[in-house]
Amino acid sequence: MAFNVYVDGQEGTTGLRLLDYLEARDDIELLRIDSDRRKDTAERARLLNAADVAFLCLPDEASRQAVELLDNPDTCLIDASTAFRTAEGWTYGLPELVPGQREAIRRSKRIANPGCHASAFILLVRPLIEAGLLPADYPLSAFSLTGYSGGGKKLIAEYEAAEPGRHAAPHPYAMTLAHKHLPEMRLHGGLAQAPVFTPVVGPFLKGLAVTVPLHVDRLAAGADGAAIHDAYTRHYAGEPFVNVMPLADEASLDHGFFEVQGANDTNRVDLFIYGGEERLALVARLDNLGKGAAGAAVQCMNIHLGLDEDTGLTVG
Ligand SMILES: NC(=O)C1=CN([C@@H]2O[C@H](COP(=O)(O)OP(=O)(O)OC[C@H]3O[C@@H](n4cnc5c(N)ncnc54)[C@H](OP(=O)(O)O)[C@@H]3O)[C@@H](O)[C@H]2O)C=CC1
Ligand SMILES: CC(=O)N[C@@H](CCC(=O)OP(=O)(O)O)C(=O)O
Repeated sequence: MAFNVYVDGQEGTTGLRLLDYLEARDDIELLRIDSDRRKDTAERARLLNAADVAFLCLPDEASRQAVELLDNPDTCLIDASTAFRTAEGWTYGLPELVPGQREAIRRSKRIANPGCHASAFILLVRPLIEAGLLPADYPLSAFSLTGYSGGGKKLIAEYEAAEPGRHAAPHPYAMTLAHKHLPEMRLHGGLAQAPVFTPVVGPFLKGLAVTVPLHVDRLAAGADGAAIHDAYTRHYAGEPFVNVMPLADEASLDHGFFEVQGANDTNRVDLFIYGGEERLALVARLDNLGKGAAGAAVQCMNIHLGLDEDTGLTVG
């Protein structure tokens, strides 16, 4: 029997990528809303309540509204927005977070998908906290280089309609240092305080890499690149979508350059450790629309429904 699946926000950037993943499957019955009724509250309510799994690929306010429209206790919501990522009663949709998270996703009817920058950051940091290599009060910073599809339809339209040269150079943004992913980075990263986080959007559609710089002499005693590599290898053993690259892997660089688009069109996250005895740079690379959004949502759906985790996803 096929599962009924509805995508609220099916014409947005994340919604369209989700449909790419779902359309090819025969274990899914897609419930589609007519395009001209996609903001019709009654029609959305009907479809939300008819679904076994409903994805919310909406702005925060519309996600909150969707939750209010639901009264079928059997419908599982998987929300892509920022609205519920640190909320009581919601399960963070990052199966690789800690042992037990996958089981929590399987049992939950309210799954909050991580933000794209936050996924990469947390996958770098949390295993080090768990392993006792990184003190929870380490004053972390992080920067991210991301494609412009991270800003949804509006930013894509802005980039694609811009005069030549207008967006040729990357733009640092969120310069108030209050990016909306900070609460989930702190909470699910296991940190005492949020990092100083500076994202940069570049002139390419998709692909993201978060870099976390570390001073080795400020880590826990005995912690270094090799110990961090070891902790990642153990933490992510058996994970289908997390790829721990060799320590200080020069082969990952092309003429010395890091390729931020290297995980595009996959649900993969690649983890790198660069540097040496004194300084390290931890880097996580993913497709902001793959593991950073729609891919992660499909992975959570598969776990929740008890299906093979990689069903309908490209493993790179
Ligand atoms: N893009 C990314 O890389 C990521 C995005 N996210 C999050 O996912 C969510 C969706 O983002 P994204 O796909 O980029 O955004 P888009 O702006 O591309 O798409 C949002 C969609 O929601 C629709 N919509 C807006 N209000 C309503 C409403 N009241 N009822 C029904 N539909 C509505 C829009 O309609 P219309 O077509 O009329 O504009 C649009 O199709 C956001 O919360 C975002 O923060 C999370 C991780 C990564
Ligand atoms: C380029 C750009 O604007 N990117 C978005 C990230 C989008 C994302 O991860 O998702 P959520 O919006 O769901 O948190 C930003 O930094 O706000």
